[in-house]
Amino acid sequence: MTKLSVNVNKIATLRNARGGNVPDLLKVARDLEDFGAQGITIHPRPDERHIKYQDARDLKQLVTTEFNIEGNPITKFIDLVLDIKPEQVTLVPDSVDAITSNAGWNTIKYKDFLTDVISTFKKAGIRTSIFVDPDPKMVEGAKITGTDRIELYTESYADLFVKNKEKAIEPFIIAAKRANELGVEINAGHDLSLDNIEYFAKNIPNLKEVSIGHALICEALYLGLENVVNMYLHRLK
Ligand SMILES: CC(=O)[C@@H](O)[C@H](O)COP(=O)(O)O
Ligand SMILES: NCC(=O)COP(=O)(O)O
Repeated sequence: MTKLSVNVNKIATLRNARGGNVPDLLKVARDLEDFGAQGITIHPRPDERHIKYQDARDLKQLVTTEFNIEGNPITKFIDLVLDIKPEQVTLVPDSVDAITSNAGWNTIKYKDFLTDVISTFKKAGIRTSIFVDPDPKMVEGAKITGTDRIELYTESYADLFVKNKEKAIEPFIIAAKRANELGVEINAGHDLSLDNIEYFAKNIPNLKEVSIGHALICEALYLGLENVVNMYLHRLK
């Protein structure tokens, strides 16, 4: 069965908009686990625009499922992850000014760097994953670094799914097949949603985990709106 790890970046975005503690990120994470989430993912960015480094430390104290920290392994990030020791770290090559993650690693070009970072995390007992585009060459490059897993970057799948789901999944099936042959475990994430997740999970053999944030939080907001509007109306009677 594929595990669902909920990315709570958007909860932190909402909280930071007012500078207080609403919504309470820690309570949300705890509740998500109670509701059945099998993991909590965060992606602290260097500018701490949503998840703060302190959030990562606080979450470590309360997450009882799998804690997954994603990010670009700059020194500050490596130190944070080694200090916290989550169950999993996912390396993402995001630039400081990117709105969101927008590319997988070139695992061939950055082979030496990735091998070094992966080995540091593995020595600390942390499972590793490398964010990659659905390209068998990048999967092969990831294998050479010694990583336990890859995370397939699914934005292209989500984009094309609405027009042609068979074509959208094709490169992911090929990349997943190569990963399975090489014994590299598979995670996936980015822009997965209630609309596209079932088809993806059905077609990718041995998909270990998906991390979902943006769509899941938007869907939760929308599915809750009718209920909450009616609760207000009731109090205003
Ligand atoms: C690695 C990845 O795919 C991302 O989706 C990411 O974790 C989301 O980051 P933002 O919430 O900053 O867009
Ligand atoms: N690793 C992907 C992730 O954590 C969430 O991505 P998104 O659902 O916010 O696009």
